[in-house]
Amino acid sequence: MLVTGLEILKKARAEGYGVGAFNTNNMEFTQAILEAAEEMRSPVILALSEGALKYGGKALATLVQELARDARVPVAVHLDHGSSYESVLLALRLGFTSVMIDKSHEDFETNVRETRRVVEAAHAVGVTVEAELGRLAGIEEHVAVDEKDALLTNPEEARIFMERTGADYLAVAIGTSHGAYKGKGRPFIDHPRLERIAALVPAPLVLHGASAVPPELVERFRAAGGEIGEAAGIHPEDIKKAIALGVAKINTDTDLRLAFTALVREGLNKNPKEFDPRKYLGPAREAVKEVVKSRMELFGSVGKA
Ligand SMILES: O=C(CO)COP(=O)(O)O
Ligand SMILES: O=C[C@H](O)COP(=O)(O)O
Ligand SMILES: [Zn+2]
Ligand SMILES: [Zn+2]
Repeated sequence: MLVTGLEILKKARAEGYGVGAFNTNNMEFTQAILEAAEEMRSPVILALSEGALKYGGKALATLVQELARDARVPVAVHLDHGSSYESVLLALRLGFTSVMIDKSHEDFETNVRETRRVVEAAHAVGVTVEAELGRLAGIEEHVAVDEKDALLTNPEEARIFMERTGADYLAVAIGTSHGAYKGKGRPFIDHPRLERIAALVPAPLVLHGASAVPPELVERFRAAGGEIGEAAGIHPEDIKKAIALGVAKINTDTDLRLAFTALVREGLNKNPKEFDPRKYLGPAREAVKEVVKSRMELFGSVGKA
């Protein structure tokens, strides 16, 4: 069933578990994510970026919503990293139940003003809003405090930001970053900062760039002919700890992309004569589903639907 993002996330923060927001761009990913959620009895968030909407258009939005509505677990259809008021309005018109406005790269006052504007529009039609404060960047554990402060989310600012904007959940910067290269070894995550933010902000917190980039998946991708450098993701224990401290929404895209592409490569390598796409997209869809299930286990959302 289709519900708002807040409906899913409020319960998650209150009960101390995390809910996955998984990016989708097509039918296979959408089915994989929803099948995993149903099998695990887990709530889930389907995230569509502006890039996804550009790629899949109204066809993708319609498909995602139709499948979300039919699902036997609570599902929110979410705009990921909305860059403008106009982009959010488009998502509202397409029937999304959750939107993100990401003005984190603007100055604080602009971020407040633009986020507030989106909150007013979205709330008027019953849709809940994610905002972002701080810069998503990998950071070394030993960098100076003021350098950390310049990049990562400031707890007191976060409190004021949420009060002034009326946003429903907040994406924080605590050392995670997007993509397959999040730092060397085990990327540093600023849990003490997260703890201070959570003490001042009662709203559900959001972790972007949270993929694990599992070594075995990277190896599998490589073994199938894929090229990838020194990939590194967020350690599962660092995710667990973040959830215990107040993170309720965890975004995962890279892990799904890696799994899907590794399996497509394997499928094509195994049988060069094959040109029925279902033969290699089917197993890739299965692989995405398995990754989603293991994320749900890590987040603690299994059985919460
Ligand atoms: O934050 C994300 C989408 O908004 C995805 O992060 P990853 O690149 O770590 O999967
Ligand atoms: O945070 C970004 C997501 O991984 C979506 O990526 P995208 O903009 O390439 O669709
Ligand atoms: Zn951002
Ligand atoms: Zn993101």
